[in-house]
Amino acid sequence: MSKGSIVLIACGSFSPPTYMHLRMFEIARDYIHSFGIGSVVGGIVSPVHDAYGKKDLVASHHRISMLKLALRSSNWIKVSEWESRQAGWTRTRLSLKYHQDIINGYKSNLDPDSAEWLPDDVLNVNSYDETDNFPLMTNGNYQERVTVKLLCGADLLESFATPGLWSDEDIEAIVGTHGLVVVTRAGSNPSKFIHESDILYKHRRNILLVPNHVVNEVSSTVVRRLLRRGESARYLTDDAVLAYAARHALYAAAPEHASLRDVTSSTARPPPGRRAKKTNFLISSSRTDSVSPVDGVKPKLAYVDRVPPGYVPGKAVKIVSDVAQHATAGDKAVR
Ligand SMILES: Nc1ncnc2c1ncn2[C@@H]1O[C@H](COP(=O)(O)OP(=O)(O)OP(=O)(O)O)[C@@H](O)[C@H]1O
Ligand SMILES: NC(=O)c1ccc[n+]([C@@H]2O[C@H](COP(=O)(O)O)[C@@H](O)[C@H]2O)c1
Repeated sequence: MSKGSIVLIACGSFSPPTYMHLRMFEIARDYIHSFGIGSVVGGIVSPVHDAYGKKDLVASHHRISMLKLALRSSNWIKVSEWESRQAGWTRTRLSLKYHQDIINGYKSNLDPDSAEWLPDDVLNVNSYDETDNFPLMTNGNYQERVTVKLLCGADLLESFATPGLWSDEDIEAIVGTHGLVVVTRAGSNPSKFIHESDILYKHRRNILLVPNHVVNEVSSTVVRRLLRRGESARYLTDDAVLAYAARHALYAAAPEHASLRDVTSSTARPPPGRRAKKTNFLISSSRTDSVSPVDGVKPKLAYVDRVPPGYVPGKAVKIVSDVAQHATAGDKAVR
């Protein structure tokens, strides 16, 4: 893994954010520093666009609000709304490149909100005197280029082998140009996975496997399931996130007929002969441009906003508002 200044970026759904999403950053930064691998100057969480269309993906303005609440006490991890503000879904490679180019000053600032996600060290650079030996900038030019690395769990790494999800060129650019920082997750074997993939093996020096010694298997799925059942999800994520989700009825009351389907689809495994071929990636990059790779799911056009009067927990209700209404009704109050 190349040394130097690093910004860690986590791309994902965060529907809702959990403590483990935040822990990933702390674990990775400590590991990088303790092994002298580089200097982590900032962390960015980049929630995916609504058009990604993943199941239970609530509207991005809600996910962003929850992330900001969860990160309100962090002085180095920030939320980037850039992906969510694009016209459609953005490939991860392009998101990494965009953030890296802005940080390094290679791109004029096209994102009016970049001040919200730029690491403080980069934002405050002008207030530093050169005699402070600030590592990033001299006479308006960065001395040392910042590399934006993709921070993820092992399951995201393994999704590289899912047919149709990632293009070879994108994997090559993400791993070769940026680099991966993978926090290991129970049940995964990232070293074996890297060994079995020619592309990943070629760039293995740019993939950092970070052991997580305090295993925490919390996931957004688990939090959603508990909330849907009206059970407590406390201490799996921030209280303020749970209060926000409750206030907006984000994950409550799925239609009853959906529960069995959820269980069967989450436990179903393809028969042994039909497993994804792991060494043979995928598709031409043009097929993934702005079109969500999530299987057969159309972008959501409706959002569940609020429960109607007379709502009975556990009963399916039709509570949707249209997209146009959402565009103007951003939830500023909690930001
Ligand atoms: N318990 C965990 N350990 C390590 N990495 C995790 C964990 N939970 C989430 N991640 C990582 O966080 C990133 C964001 O993932 P995502 O938003 O899909 O979270 P998730 O909790 O896995 O969501 P879902 O349950 O909805 O699939 C991914 O890189 C994922 O691998
Ligand atoms: N080809 C690609 O760039 C590609 C494919 C699939 C998922 N992704 C990203 O990976 C993340 C996955 O998030 P989930 O684990 O919540 O599905 C999202 O940020 C998504 O945009 C990128």
